[in-house]
Amino acid sequence: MDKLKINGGGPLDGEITISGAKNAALPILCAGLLTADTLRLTNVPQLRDVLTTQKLLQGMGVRVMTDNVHEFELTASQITSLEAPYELVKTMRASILVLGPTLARFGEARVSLPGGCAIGARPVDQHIKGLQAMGAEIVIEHGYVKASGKLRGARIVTDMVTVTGTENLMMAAVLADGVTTIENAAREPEVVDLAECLIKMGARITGHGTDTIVIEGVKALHGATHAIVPDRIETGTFLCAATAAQGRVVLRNTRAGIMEAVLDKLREAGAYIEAGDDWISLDMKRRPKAVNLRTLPYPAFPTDMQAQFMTVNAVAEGTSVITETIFENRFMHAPELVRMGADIATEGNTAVVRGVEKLSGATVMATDLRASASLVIAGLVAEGETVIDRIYHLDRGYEHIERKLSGIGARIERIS
Ligand SMILES: CC(=O)N[C@H]1[C@@H](OP(=O)(O)OP(=O)(O)OC[C@H]2O[C@@H](n3ccc(=O)[nH]c3=O)[C@H](O)[C@@H]2O)O[C@H](CO)[C@@H](O)[C@@H]1O
Ligand SMILES: C=C(OP(=O)(O)O)C(=O)O
Repeated sequence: MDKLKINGGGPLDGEITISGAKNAALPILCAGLLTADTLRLTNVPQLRDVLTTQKLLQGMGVRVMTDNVHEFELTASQITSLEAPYELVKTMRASILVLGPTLARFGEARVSLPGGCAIGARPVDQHIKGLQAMGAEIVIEHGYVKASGKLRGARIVTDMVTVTGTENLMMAAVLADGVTTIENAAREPEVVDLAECLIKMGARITGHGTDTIVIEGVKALHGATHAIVPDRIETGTFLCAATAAQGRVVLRNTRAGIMEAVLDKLREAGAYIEAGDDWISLDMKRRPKAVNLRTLPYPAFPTDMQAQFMTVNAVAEGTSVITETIFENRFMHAPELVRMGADIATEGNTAVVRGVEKLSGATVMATDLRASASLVIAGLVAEGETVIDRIYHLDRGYEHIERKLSGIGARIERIS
């Protein structure tokens, strides 16, 4: 099993090109199921989750062409299976995203229930409730959601803001008979990117980016070409690395306008940030100042940046309070950071982080995707050697992280 070995304490300075967003690429690849024509995607990140989605779609009969690793052509003209099997869903929860489009186009779908994961229980009851409101018959049997029926437009109010829930229901609604309104919809940039791709495919959608999305069903969608939006979480992760390490970084192919809450917190920590249309630069000349934060749905501070910011706070001047309101078990990185010398006390959904002057390298274990990223940042600033085990989590969501970080001076390598 691969591990990452990091020799910390060195300076970080240089440029990194940001990849397309995992959380936009996964639903948009699934949108390929909505048409028999070819959907051409560019800026697709090279990630394990993208590979899993490719396998999932190919298992259903979708033809997937990838001449260039970042460009995909999907053609769902000869579907052979309407099922997402447990073996794939258990490695990637986002597999649930085939439910809405498959049901909408073929009137039937059978998708394994994802179950819980390291960060929380993560039920999909809102996806199911919304599809039922649109007239789907849903049976849960043998660990699978079996859905059938011709969908019709409905008014759906979700109990909480759910990103993949909104995406699944939006993809179901584009081919439903009549108008669907999703209220309390997620406003995340990845939901907007999916809506923009669907519109290029002929869907009639308005209100994406607000909490009320209105979808007027059409008879069929057609092919289109779409570039995946840049990954704001990958961007934020490298910005946190440069902040914690008191370094400098210029990030290319990214977008500052979709991550204001994170940029504000970095400025509050003392970073000097500039941005243009497709780049962000960060210069950190001092030890970071501790900043309080609370995770909430977009446009507030994202849960997917909480772990990385905990590492910044761990080496900051002062004490901070971090409150996680989205997932009930998303502090698994805290005890690993403590093993590296951090002073963090957690109780329920709150972590109190007392900044220390130095972390020290250690062997630590990655428990989930962003926890792994927080340990990488800790390894970069720690004295001595850090070895991070179980980095398959990292490969789900970061494209060649060790190469990108080496490019700005980090002493980091993948070892077996
Ligand atoms: C592939 C993808 O895009 N993943 C992102 C997506 O996950 P995902 O879409 O799974 O997360 P949700 O937005 O659905 O979850 C938000 C909260 O709602 C709860 N919930 C959700 C659906 C439901 O039917 N019932 C229910 O109770 C969840 O357990 C969680 O507590 O949004 C999360 C929140 O921004 C991010 O951390 C993930 O990176
Ligand atoms: C929680 C995350 O992803 P997923 O929903 O794919 O588990 C994440 O990207 O941080």
